[in-house]
Amino acid sequence: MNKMIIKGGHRLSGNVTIGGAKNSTVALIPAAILADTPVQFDMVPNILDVHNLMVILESMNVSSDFADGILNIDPTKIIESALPSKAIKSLRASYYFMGALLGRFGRAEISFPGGDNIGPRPIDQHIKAFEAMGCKVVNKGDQIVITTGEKGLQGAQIFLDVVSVGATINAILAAVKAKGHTVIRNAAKEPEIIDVVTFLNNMGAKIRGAGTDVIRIEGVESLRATNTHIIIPDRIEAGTYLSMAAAYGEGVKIQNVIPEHLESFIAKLKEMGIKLEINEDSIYVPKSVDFKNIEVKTMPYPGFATDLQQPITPLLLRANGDSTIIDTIYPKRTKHIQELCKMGAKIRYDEESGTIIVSHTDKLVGAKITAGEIRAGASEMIAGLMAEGTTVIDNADNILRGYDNIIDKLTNLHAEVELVNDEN
Ligand SMILES: CC(=O)N[C@H]1[C@@H](OP(=O)(O)OP(=O)(O)OC[C@H]2O[C@@H](n3ccc(=O)[nH]c3=O)[C@H](O)[C@@H]2O)O[C@H](CO)[C@@H](O)[C@@H]1O
Ligand SMILES: C=C(OP(=O)(O)O)C(=O)O
Repeated sequence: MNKMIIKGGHRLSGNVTIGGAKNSTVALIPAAILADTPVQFDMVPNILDVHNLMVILESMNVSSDFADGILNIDPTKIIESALPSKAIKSLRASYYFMGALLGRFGRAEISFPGGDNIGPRPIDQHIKAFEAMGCKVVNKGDQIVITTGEKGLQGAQIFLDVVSVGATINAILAAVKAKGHTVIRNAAKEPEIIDVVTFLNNMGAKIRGAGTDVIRIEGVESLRATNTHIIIPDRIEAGTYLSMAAAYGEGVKIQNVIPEHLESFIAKLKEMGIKLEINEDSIYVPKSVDFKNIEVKTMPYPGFATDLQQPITPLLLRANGDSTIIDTIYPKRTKHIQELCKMGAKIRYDEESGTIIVSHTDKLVGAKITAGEIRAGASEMIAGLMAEGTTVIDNADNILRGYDNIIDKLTNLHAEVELVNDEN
């Protein structure tokens, strides 16, 4: 485990380039095992989740190499094998191996996934989709065993009871080589889903409707990669830098952004009075002062992302009055609050209404705190940059799960920040 040590008080300036989207990448890597050829991804973020997924691939005799944002995966010698549960538990998206293994072998055996501790994260909708496609799903202790009958995976009509990114992608991964026609209704519409579908369609899959709430899939026999798939920019990483730059920047340009993926977030920054310069693929955040308080409610895409409610919180501390946040996706995603309060932040959580109330805070001071999960860590990192003195964030691996080359990027923006391995 790493600690992140931040000497606060250096205002940020300069340019930062956003990496490929974590939530695309962690689905694309499992999706790669559906291919009958080697595959190549570009703009792959240098994050812990990618390294852990490569460990899982290795256990199936799938070779991979990763350097300078290019990830090569060769699934042509894949074998069925027990998957390493430590790596599986290190991230949420290991659940995509369920759909991908079903598509490849017609069966999957995998332990329950890990990922961020942000309240209950059931996978009943994933299971419901597999069952609709003719699978039998059995829990054996911590293992989930999914099998298909003699007929193999069958195309099906799937209606998701809740809008779920994971269940939508998992159903697509299973359906892409199933026999016949699958329709997923009440599907999630996140840009990362479109990215995964673009990759699959370029290999010969027949998927229509990604980005809408009805996705139709005609199963195909084989998938073959003929080009490099370039991963879309990470809108959550971009939102984190936007918040950081508005809260404590003196002019920061955020490059490799698709502004349309951040519309709900940008709307809130504008409501606060921040004058953004939005270009085709970059956003400039000028030094900003005098912020209006706002109300935030997280929603499925294109609503305000739950993954950005914590990163926007340090910025809300600078607003002139009380701001409120209601996270309708993960109401218990509140691990950052007590840590930020240790730094002097005025934030409270009203259990009854599920509302986080963020009040104006004149000054933050460095403290020893812990990153309970990735976005809690991101908000604490921003607060550390704004604070007087030194902040030490324990469990910084949670930040490294999803923030590409974070130390280099912050240092480039003139922050004073380092990682120290706990064992040293
Ligand atoms: C790897 C990845 O892409 N992670 C993202 C993905 O997580 P993940 O795919 O796990 O999140 P979902 O979209 O599935 O969850 C949305 C909501 O549906 C509920 N639900 C989900 C599945 C299910 O079977 N049953 C059920 O009740 C969840 O508890 C949650 O309240 O979307 C979340 C919501 O945008 C983001 O915070 C995560 O960053
Ligand atoms: C919740 C998140 O990640 P995961 O689903 O991978 O745990 C996140 O990226 O904010």
